[in-house]
Amino acid sequence: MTDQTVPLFDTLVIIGPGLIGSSILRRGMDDRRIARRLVACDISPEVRARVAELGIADVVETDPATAARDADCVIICVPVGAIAMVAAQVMPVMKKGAILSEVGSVKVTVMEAMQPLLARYPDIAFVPAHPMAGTEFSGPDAGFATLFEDRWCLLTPPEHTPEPAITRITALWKMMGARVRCMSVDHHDRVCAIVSHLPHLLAFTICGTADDLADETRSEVLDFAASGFRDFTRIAASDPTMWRDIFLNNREALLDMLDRFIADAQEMGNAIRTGNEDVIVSRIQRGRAIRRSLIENRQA
Ligand SMILES: NC(=O)c1ccc[n+]([C@@H]2O[C@H](COP(=O)([O-])OP(=O)(O)OC[C@H]3O[C@@H](n4cnc5c(N)ncnc54)[C@H](O)[C@@H]3O)[C@@H](O)[C@H]2O)c1
Ligand SMILES: O=C(O)C(=O)C[C@]1(C(=O)O)C=C[C@@H](O)C=C1
Repeated sequence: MTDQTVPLFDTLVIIGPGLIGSSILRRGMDDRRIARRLVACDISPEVRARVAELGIADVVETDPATAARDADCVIICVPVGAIAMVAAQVMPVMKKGAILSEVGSVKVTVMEAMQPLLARYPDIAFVPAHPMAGTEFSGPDAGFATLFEDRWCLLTPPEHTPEPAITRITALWKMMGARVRCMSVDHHDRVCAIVSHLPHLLAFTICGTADDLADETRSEVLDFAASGFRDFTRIAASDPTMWRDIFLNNREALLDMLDRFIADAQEMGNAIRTGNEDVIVSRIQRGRAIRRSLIENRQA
């Protein structure tokens, strides 16, 4: 997309304008080269009212089918477990040649649930995307226009998706400041299991473990928590519905990473027990090196 006298999309519809959806809308409002008309639709009346109040969409709709009818692109931004259900509401009314996308954190099960719909509506191009950006906050107030700046957005289009649709979704994410990479759904889910889903599992667990300790210790945890524990509590504050859906939908890859982690943690435990300084120091050095490379890649 180089002709920027014409917006990338005429009508772009966001279903589920929470953290991610409202960030897309805000960016679209700031940069009208993205879409001439921005439409928001949400199942929650409170969210719809708030989106209208914030003025981050040109139109707010209650019914997904009404919202999607004139769309050139619909992006589903709801929890993973509801994505295919929303797709089933919008696909029957979408225009021939329109693009359907979603931003779910898990791809294999979503693609499986989408198969019957993709077979029934072959004229709609499906381009799943996953912005590797977020915060622990949810809802339309949590979004911001620069959320995707310098972050990766992973695309997992099915094999027969028309190339121009992939090019347009790539252009969309680039206009929102992201870097884009295409990969298979299986690879996506394994990568996200280690870089995102396991860290959240550990964060929820360590907070629970601390909370299970005696009352006195627990209050000390809260009173004296230095940044180590505090950093875990930030991601442990994330939305329960979103993370329940992620864990249950990426079950296999996540459990595999958890097994590896447990084995590695046990090795570290053994090194501490036996005073094996080399193992301890080399683990710490690897951690430091990974942090350095994240900083160099502007991802930290
Ligand atoms: N939060 C993150 O850090 C992050 C990052 C990347 C991707 N994601 C993925 O993006 C999606 C949205 O996450 P979020 O953090 O923006 O969530 P959110 O809770 O902030 O927003 C989700 C919105 O979807 C609405 N919704 C739920 N079910 C619906 C339905 N059936 N029809 C219409 N609207 C419905 C909710 O009312 C809410 O407004 C999830 O699939 C999540 O896995 C999240
Ligand atoms: O930064 C955070 O708080 C996030 O949890 C964002 C985060 C992540 O784990 O990196 C969470 C889930 C997404 O699918 C992508 C990004």
